[in-house]
Amino acid sequence: MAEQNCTHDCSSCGENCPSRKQDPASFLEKPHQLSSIKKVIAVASGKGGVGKSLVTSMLAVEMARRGYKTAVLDADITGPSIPKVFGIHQRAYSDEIGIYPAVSEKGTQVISSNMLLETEDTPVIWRGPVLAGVVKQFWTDVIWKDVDFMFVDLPPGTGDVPLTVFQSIPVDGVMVVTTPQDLVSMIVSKALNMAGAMHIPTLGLIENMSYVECPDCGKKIHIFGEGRTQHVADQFGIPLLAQLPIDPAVPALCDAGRVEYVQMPYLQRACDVAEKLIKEEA
Ligand SMILES: Nc1ncnc2c1ncn2[C@@H]1O[C@H](COP(=O)(O)OP(=O)(O)OP(=O)(O)O)[C@@H](O)[C@H]1O
Repeated sequence: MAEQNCTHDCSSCGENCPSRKQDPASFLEKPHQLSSIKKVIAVASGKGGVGKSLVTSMLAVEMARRGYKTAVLDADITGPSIPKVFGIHQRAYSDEIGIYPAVSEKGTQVISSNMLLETEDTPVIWRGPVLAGVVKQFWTDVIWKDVDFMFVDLPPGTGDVPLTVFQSIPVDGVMVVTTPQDLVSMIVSKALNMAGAMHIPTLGLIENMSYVECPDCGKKIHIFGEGRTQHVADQFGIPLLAQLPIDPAVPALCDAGRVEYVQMPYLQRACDVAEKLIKEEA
């Protein structure tokens, strides 16, 4: 937003401009003293099943392909899917110094509630404050080694856990995943309000399951309609960073724990935006 148009109401704006106000009563927690994390990007959605975990994982994968050291903090405590798609099945290791994340085949560091449980299919039946406490510990007690980009997979909606993440972790920006059939306007407005209330910029929208591509002629078929997410992005003044097709190869590779072999060139603009956060600082 141009400075002359600034309303000074950060809760309704996604810009990370110099006049964005800092909260004096910060609840930010310090990471483990042996951790080094340069940038944190949270990935949010309005409801489950829209592909938020896939997008979170793929952002880490793509940034790793660009040569960055990446990490995923799986804050979706009751529906953790990150370790599985990265082919991680071992439990987290800890000692008197801290908790150690698992490292994927290609080097992404991962922590998830699944890695704390007896078995992968043990359900998490913890109440809100416990869930929030676990997420905080993933930040304070885990030793994250030389991370350039940490991506946080938030649970859907605006409950205890996303709030805890935004309050206690210094999130540099939020990306919101939607699908064309979502109530995009309402979801985006809620996400913007929540992030804005915490003075965290919304970096943009990612529309998943936008279309299918005909394998014979390459024509894009917009099964759920077209143009709504772009319209909402324009309305809120935030960029539409990507439109991802429905790709049958994706669930097959994810189920086999091989998300690092998924090809998703459509995420390049989202990665550019993430990369800019580091470059701006250099
Ligand atoms: N673009 C896509 N093409 C094909 N399959 C997809 C695509 N995006 C996601 N999926 C599949 O849809 C399912 C749900 O995706 P995912 O777990 O990422 O959603 P989510 O929003 O994180 O859900 P939840 O909030 O319940 O964890 C997965 O099986 C995933 O592999």
